Amino acid sequence: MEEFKEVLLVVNPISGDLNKEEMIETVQREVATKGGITHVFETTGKNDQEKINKYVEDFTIDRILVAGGDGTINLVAEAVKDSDLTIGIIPAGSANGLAFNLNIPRVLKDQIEVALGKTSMDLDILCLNNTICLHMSDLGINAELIQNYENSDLRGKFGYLLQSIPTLIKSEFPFQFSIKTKNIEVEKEGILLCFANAKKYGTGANINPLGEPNDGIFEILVFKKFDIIEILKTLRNEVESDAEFVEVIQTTEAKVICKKPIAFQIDGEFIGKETEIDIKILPQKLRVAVPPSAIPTA
Ligand SMILES: Nc1ncnc2c1ncn2[C@@H]1O[C@H](COP(=O)(O)OP(=O)(O)OP(=O)(O)O)[C@@H](O)[C@H]1O
Repeated sequence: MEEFKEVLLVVNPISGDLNKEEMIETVQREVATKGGITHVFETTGKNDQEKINKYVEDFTIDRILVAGGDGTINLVAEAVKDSDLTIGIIPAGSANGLAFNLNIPRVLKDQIEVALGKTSMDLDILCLNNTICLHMSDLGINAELIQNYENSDLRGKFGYLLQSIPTLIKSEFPFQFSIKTKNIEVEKEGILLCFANAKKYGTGANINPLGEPNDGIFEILVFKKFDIIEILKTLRNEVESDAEFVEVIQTTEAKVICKKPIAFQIDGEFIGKETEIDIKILPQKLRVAVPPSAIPTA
């Protein structure tokens, strides 16, 4: 492990409905054993990015650890993406999709070791209508589900499950998408249009076997039919999905136009209903500490 002078620990106090006191104390202890001090910043949900930038300006921060869900990691990524700081992830959200894709360990001590460790990966960042995305964004039925979940009182996995039935009943699928990249211009119909910088959703569904978070390209996945057998195959990680069910377009930029406004989410946060999405990739833009097992073999 490296030596550190000053570490900033960004904590989302409400994420994942978890008490974070013990985690904070453990991080402080581990950083202290490496001769460093930990500044703890608890997010408030308002102007957090400016406050994180102020810490980086005012102190000589060697590394930023993030304890929260995907939303909190995105917030920190937005704040530091133009610096050469490395981010370390302590998964503490109800959805930890990025951590899952990067093989971040499950035990806190191992997570801290990775987060303060020497191995890192320069992740691509997807930019969708100028909002950053680190792993998965989509238009359609999944974003409708997230919207219904955010409007309900019940958190956690059970909350998602409970919302799936009303979402299916109320959904206006199939949707129409017009997709334009440097090479193609196509019209598609489907239940879900996914923009993927990684392989898996936070639920574990391995929907995009081609996805590498540092290859400078992203995938557009068109899920064409609502087919329960194919969905079960995807959930069981049987990756060779039928081309009738999902179609994959690899690119570095794209524009999507929808006839009607469609629910849109980025990394698990509902953004709104959109008719136009401009997507580009910022290659290898964000340095994140990862375990060696996360580095793709060439
Ligand atoms: N102190 C706070 N009080 C209320 N909301 C906060 C606070 N700090 C951050 N937030 C909000 O938390 C959200 C990010 O949550 P994050 O994705 O990290 O965790 P999560 O547990 O996965 O969230 P969710 O339960 O919504 O899936 C952002 O919308 C942010 O504005």
